Amino acid sequence: MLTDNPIFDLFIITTAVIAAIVAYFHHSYKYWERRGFPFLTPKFPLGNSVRFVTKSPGFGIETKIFYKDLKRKGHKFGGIYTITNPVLVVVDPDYIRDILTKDFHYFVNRGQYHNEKTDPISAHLFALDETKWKNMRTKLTPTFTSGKMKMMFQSILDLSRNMIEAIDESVAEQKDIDIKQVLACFTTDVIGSCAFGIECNSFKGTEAEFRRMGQKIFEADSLPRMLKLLLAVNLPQLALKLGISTHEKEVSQFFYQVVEKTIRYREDNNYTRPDFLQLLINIRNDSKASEHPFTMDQLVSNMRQPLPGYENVAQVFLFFIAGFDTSSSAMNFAIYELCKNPSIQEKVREEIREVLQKHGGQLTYEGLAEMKYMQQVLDETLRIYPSVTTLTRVCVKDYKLRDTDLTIEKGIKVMIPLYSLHNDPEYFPEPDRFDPDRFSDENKRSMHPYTHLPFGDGPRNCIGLRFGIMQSKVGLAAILSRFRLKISPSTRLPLRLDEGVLLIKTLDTLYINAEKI
Ligand code: HEM
Repeated sequence: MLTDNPIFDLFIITTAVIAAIVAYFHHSYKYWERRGFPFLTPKFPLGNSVRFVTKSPGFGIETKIFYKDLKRKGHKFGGIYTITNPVLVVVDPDYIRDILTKDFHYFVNRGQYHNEKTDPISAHLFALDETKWKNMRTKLTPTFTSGKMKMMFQSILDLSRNMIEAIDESVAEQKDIDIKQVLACFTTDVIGSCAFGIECNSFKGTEAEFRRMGQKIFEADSLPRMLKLLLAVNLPQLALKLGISTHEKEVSQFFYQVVEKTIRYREDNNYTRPDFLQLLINIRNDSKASEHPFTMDQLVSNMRQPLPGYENVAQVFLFFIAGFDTSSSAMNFAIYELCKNPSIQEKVREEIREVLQKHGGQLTYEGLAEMKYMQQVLDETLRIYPSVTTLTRVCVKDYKLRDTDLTIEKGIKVMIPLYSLHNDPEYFPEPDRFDPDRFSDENKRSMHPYTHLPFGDGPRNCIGLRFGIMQSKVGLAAILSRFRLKISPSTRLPLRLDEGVLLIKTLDTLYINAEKI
């Protein structure tokens, strides 16, 4: 007690606390000014963040605003604040190149919250930092070579037949097709098979649990989960101390058990398959074998430990989350644009026909690579609708920005707003117009390569690029070679986008009418 009057004491303490908070915010909001960087003026208490008012923890809407404001003021980069955290937004493609590629060793980390102790499956390649990331990336890179992709091609092709059957049924019953749903079932089957060695049978609904868990990962449906995510993004150090886990126990247990069951099955039946899990098991066997004799029993018992067995679960879990939604979304948007542009749809179909004819009527791995116009369609789709809206990096040692006296300090987060770059009329005139010819060999030569980054770039780019393109091309070729597609009148047009999330998706359902060819 300070005086005899408790109300007066409470008033003094409250005033002092408020004054300290205001002083802290005031000091924090001077960071960019003190360091001589251009900046966007923050507002108490959210800084420049609008995430709280958009209900979701994504960057899409925010970075669009930052990009526009910085460009309007003629800046190549500029400081913003998420609450009180200083973040540098880089809008100039040359600086983006420096950060992602040339001077990558200053920007190795992504700054993604993970907690190996309380939430082991969060410690996956996307989130790992520095040496741990480098070691894991080196181990996993051979998993994604074109040789390995070729091994998985046949499984993807086989699974596309279930999708075609499902579309056939809808055509026979003259029903509208919720194409996003169909594509999500296809990519769930593919990634379930290629990552976990599991038959998900999504079209038959027998492994509906897999789809449910997939959806649950991205949901911020309850207040406690939203708060956890916001804390993890904005105050990661505090979140670590509090042992916050961003995945629900139900989800991590599900994936853990799936992996353990599959390994057990393979052990009991002496069975191997060309999938990511087997490749991880082989990597592990090889590295352990070089240290001391290794048995499958040891691997399974390791998997029961929080670490290092969870390392494998975390990686296949990541392949699942990174692989099924990104590719199904790319195909969904490609089909949307191909329906709006029937002559382009016809041109892709013609290319598919020619390539199939050349390969004896079969879709082959080699034939897929020959579908150059389809690649242009995917490039243009991912330009307008990049699955990931923003790239992030964290500066790991002080870095002087080229041609300036400015230094980015160690620990500062850098944002690269690729959704805005892709839709900037300076680089892509009439950005809303779907025009795959922007990506013809000739036009690509005059394009700044750092204005189109759907898979990121540099040593930390998307490791699953080849796989993502392969499954998208197989899916599109399977559908377009058999059906002519139109948007059903029951679709609300134009489709509204949910840009508030990290992965862009549609708010409206795209219903398709398919006509058998
Ligand atoms: C159309 C499909 C896909 C798109 C558009 C896409 C996009 C991206 C982007 C933009 C990044 C961040 C890159 C950066 O920061 O520079 C990324 C990272 C990553 N992606 Fe993909 N992705 C796709 C499919 C896949 C698939 C199929 C897998 C796995 C099977 C995958 C696994 C990963 C992983 C592991 C990372 C983190 C890499 C690292 O930090 O070293 N992605 N992806």
